[in-house]
Formats: sequence, structure tokens, C-alpha cells
Amino acid sequence: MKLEKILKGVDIAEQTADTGMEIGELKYDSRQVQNGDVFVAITGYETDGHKYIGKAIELGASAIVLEHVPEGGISVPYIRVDSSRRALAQMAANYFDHPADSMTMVGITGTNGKTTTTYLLKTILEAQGHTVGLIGTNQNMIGDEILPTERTTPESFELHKLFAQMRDAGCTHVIMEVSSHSLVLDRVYGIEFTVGAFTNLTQDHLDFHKTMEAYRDAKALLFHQSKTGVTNLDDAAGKFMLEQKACPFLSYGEHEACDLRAADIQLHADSIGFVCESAEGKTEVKLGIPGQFTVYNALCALSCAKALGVSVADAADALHKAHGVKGRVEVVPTNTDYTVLIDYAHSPDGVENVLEAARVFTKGRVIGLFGCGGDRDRTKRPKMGAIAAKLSDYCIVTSDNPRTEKPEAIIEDILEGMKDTKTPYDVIVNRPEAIWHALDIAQTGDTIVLMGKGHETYQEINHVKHHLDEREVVAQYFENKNHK
Ligand SMILES: CC(=O)N[C@H]1[C@@H](OP(=O)(O)OP(=O)(O)OC[C@H]2O[C@@H](n3ccc(=O)[nH]c3=O)[C@H](O)[C@@H]2O)O[C@H](CO)[C@@H](O)[C@@H]1O[C@H](C)C(=O)N[C@@H](C)C(=O)N[C@H](CCC(=O)O)C(=O)O
Ligand SMILES: Nc1ncnc2c1ncn2[C@@H]1O[C@H](COP(=O)(O)OP(=O)(O)OP(=O)(O)O)[C@@H](O)[C@H]1O
Ligand SMILES: N[C@H](CCC[C@H](N)C(=O)O)C(=O)O
Ligand SMILES: [Mg+2]
Repeated sequence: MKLEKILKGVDIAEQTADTGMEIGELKYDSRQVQNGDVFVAITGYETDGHKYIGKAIELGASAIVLEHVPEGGISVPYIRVDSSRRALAQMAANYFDHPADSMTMVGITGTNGKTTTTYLLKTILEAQGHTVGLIGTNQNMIGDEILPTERTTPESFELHKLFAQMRDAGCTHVIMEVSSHSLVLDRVYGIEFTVGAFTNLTQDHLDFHKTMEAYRDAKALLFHQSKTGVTNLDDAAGKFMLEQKACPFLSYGEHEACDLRAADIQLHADSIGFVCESAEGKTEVKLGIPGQFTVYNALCALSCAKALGVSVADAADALHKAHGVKGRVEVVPTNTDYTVLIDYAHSPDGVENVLEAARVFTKGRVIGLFGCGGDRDRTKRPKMGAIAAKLSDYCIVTSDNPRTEKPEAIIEDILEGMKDTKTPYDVIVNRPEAIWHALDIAQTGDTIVLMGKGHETYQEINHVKHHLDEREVVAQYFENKNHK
């Protein structure tokens, strides 16, 4: 590929490269560079890509995209830009021939509910006969094919590469989770979303965004690159999105004059039901995932579908057949007279919602088991502790991806929020042992809610992911018990 093709549309401040030159691939990590590649130096949070320009040249980089020229200059041509992240996103789109432009793009943002909503919408669009690509926390998908992922929203280069795979596989639609990190870090820069949707805003990721306002503003960026917005009017930040008037909106909720409104809500042990009132009239909606929040995820998916031209009736019909999502209020088979749930609640709001959902159908005690992630927002820890203690009858505090922090120190932060609780609790640092303890104490009618890991099948400690699948931990408990 010629350099000029890959640089099309990039905002260039200065360049010394001959744009007619042939280049290899596009790389933003010096360790991946091969002969002839263009290396994009990114100023990061952990380190600075500009420090590795020499290394990239040693490995054969033929041109460098950079924000500032290192002292002493460099021995290969360079292209200086104001923002390397934006340049990378534009160049990635060029490199893969703008795959996003030939598909209908849907982006979903918000603190909770993104993953669940993307799956619901995928089900709806597939029922319309579309081939759908999905990008998100659990996995990426092309139709039924599963592609593993490391991130909720990948880096721009990987994103456009995925879009190209999806386009080549005949996808007509892409539904993706758009994390606040990805909006701030320009991973989705330049993508035009046919529909951008907002679920809700509650505390998370303050290690990165610092304030709730900055976090909200990051989410709001999505609507500056969306043709139509979908927003939750029962959420204060959802109203804020609408008020910014960055694009026309379709609204959903329970209490306000929303375009799609849920009435007559029914919460069951394994499902929800409601009547969706819209310009189309009243439509019965039933979905086999429990929890009040499922009503919102269903409304969000129905609204996105509506914005894409699918009638509420057709969309609701498809939702009747929708499956649950791995690790989201997932029931673990145990063959006992108590219930074990695996859920991805990892914020104060998520914990509150899933414990309230469990309360609705639990006849005995709600036993809440959780930890908090290391190297993530520390201020959410005591809040998660307080809310878990308030809404559980028994708590087990354990570990959840300590990463580079000491698990005991994370637990100390959680316990700060549980100082005054009367709810009995145990601290068991080792998560499998904690789960076995929960199973040991469970009685008839209880519900054990395993929070935070969801679909994850690992425990990340000091950059190493150790295998840990909660489904297997539960199964092993019963195998052991039967052999005793
Ligand atoms: C805060 C954050 O999101 N950071 C991301 C960001 O890192 P960064 O800009 O700080 O990069 P850095 O490590 O300082 O390195 C700077 C540059 O030097 C390069 N480098 C580095 C070393 C070297 O030897 N050579 C070299 O060229 C790096 O490739 C990079 O381009 O860009 C990197 C490259 O894409 C990402 O790997 C990294 O994600 C980190 C690992 C991360 O954990 N991100 C999480 C928090 C995240 O993004 N989460 C969201 C939401 C989660 C959810 O709620 O679902 C997500 O979308 O997944
Ligand atoms: N609409 C919602 N409102 C509040 N809580 C929700 C909602 N939907 C799901 N939850 C709770 O939040 C957890 C995470 O849900 P989900 O994975 O769908 O969200 P997400 O936005 O994709 O999260 P992440 O930011 O980690 O990707 C669920 O396991 C559940 O406990
Ligand atoms: N994807 C989110 C949630 C992870 C949930 C929990 N398992 C944790 O590690 O905190 C994150 O990386 O912050
Ligand atoms: Mg997600």
C-alpha cells in the first residue's frame, strides 16, 4: 500500500516522508514492528510510544507517525500529527478500506447493560434475516462464529480489522459496546454510527475519568458521531444526553413521556414482562432474563431496533425467543433446593440491581459473594461493600482480579463500607474456597449470588491470568461431595 493512501484524511502538521513510498503494515506497538511497517508513536498512560521509535526503526519501520520529533531527530521519514490516536484510527480505516462504511453501525454506551443489550439487539436483527457482527466484553461474533477478545472496545486498528472481517463475511450490521475509555482514547474516532444508544450512568472507572461529570461527558461523545441517538430518560445522565442535542433522539423509560415506555411491569424468578407503549400502540414484551434492569435493557434494544426501522411488534416477537447472556444473571445447575447465580455486577449499581433481582424470587436468604478488581476505581470498593451488606442476608468477601494489588488491601477497602453492618459476613481471600464456603452454608430456598466475574474464566494476578471458571468451581464442589 502507498503511504499516501494510508494517510488520506489524516490531519498532518508536518511531514518528511515521500507519500509515494510503499509501506508494509500499520503498528502502534514497537514490539510488533516488521520490515517496511509504519509505526505510530502514542503518548500513553503507562509509557510513551515515542520512547520506542528507535526500537521500531531497528526492527525495520520505514516511516513514523509521531506527535513530536525526539531530540536529535530520527533516521527515517516521519509524519507529525497533533493526535497519534486519531491518526491511527483514520489510518486503520484507510488500511482496511473503510469497512464500517458499508455496514449499519450501532454503538451502545453506558455503565451497565451494554453487553446484555447488544445480544438482545443481535437476536432482533437476526430474526429480520440480517447477518450481524457483535463486538463487546464477552467475545466478538460474526453471526454464530465466536472470536475471542481482551477488551470491551478494542484499539482502533483491531476494530477496523474486525470490521473488515465482518464485511467480508457478509455482515450487514455491527452492534458494538462503546466503552467510555474507547471514546476518550479515540478508539472509535471517525466511525459514524447509524444508532448510538445510552443505557445508564452510575459510578465506575473513576480511576480513569476522575469525576462523574468527566465520565458522563465521555459517554456523551458517542452522540456527536451518531445519526440517531437512543437514550434512557429515567436516568439523569440519559436526559443530559438528550439535552446536548448532538443528534435526534428516541427515548425510553418507565416514568416519563418516552417514545417507548414500559407499563404493567411483571418481575418473575426467571423472566420479566411488560407492555411497551409507543406510537405503534401497546405491545406485550416477555423476556427470559430476570431483574428490573432487564426491562431497561429490553427497552433499549427495542428502541435501537425501532430506530433501525424494525417495528416494536417484530422486535418484541424476537425477544420472546432470546437467550440469556453468559455470566449475566446466569443460573448454575446444581440439582439442589437452593439457587446459584453467576453475575457480572462489578459496580455499586450493578451489585444493588442484581441483589434486588435475587430478592424478588428468593424465599430463604440472599448470600452475596464478591470482591473488587485491583488497579481499578478504589472509591467504588466501600460502596460495593455497603450495598452488598445492606441487600444480602449473608456476605462473603473475596478476590476479583487483584491484578498488581494485594488482595488483602482491596478487601480492607471493601470492609470500610461494611463497618457498621449487622449482616454476618466472612472474608475468604481465595475465591474458589469462598465459593465452596457459600455452598457449604447454603440452605433450602437460599440464593447464592456470585458477583463480578460473569463470563470471565480467570483470576488475574500480577499480569498472569490463572484459570478460574466459577461454573467449574461449583461443579467440582458437588463432585467432591458425592465422592465423600
Ligand atoms: C487506560 C487504557 O485504556 N489504556 C489503554 C491504552 O494504554 P496507554 O495509552 O496507556 O498505553 P501505554 O501502555 O502507556 O503505551 C503507550 C504506547 O506505547 C506502546 N509501546 C509500549 C511498550 C513498548 O515496548 N513499545 C511500544 O510501542 C504501546 O503499544 C502504546 O501504543 O492503550 C493501550 C493500547 O491500545 C491499551 O492496551 C490500554 O488498555 C489497558 C491495558 C486497559 O486495561 N484498559 C481498560 C481499562 C479498558 O480499556 N477498559 C475498557 C472498559 C471496560 C469495561 O467496563 O467493560 C474497555 O474498552 O475494555
Ligand atoms: N440496565 C442495567 N442497569 C443496571 N444494572 C444492570 C443493567 N443491565 C445489567 N446490569 C447489571 O450489570 C452487570 C453488567 O451487565 P452488562 O455486562 O450487560 O453491562 P456492561 O455495560 O456491558 O458492563 P461492562 O462495562 O463491564 O462491559 C450485570 O451482570 C447486572 O448485574
Ligand atoms: N471490564 C471491567 C469489569 C471487570 C469486572 C471485574 N471482574 C474486575 O476485574 O474488576 C473492567 O475491566 O473494569
Ligand atoms: Mg460489557
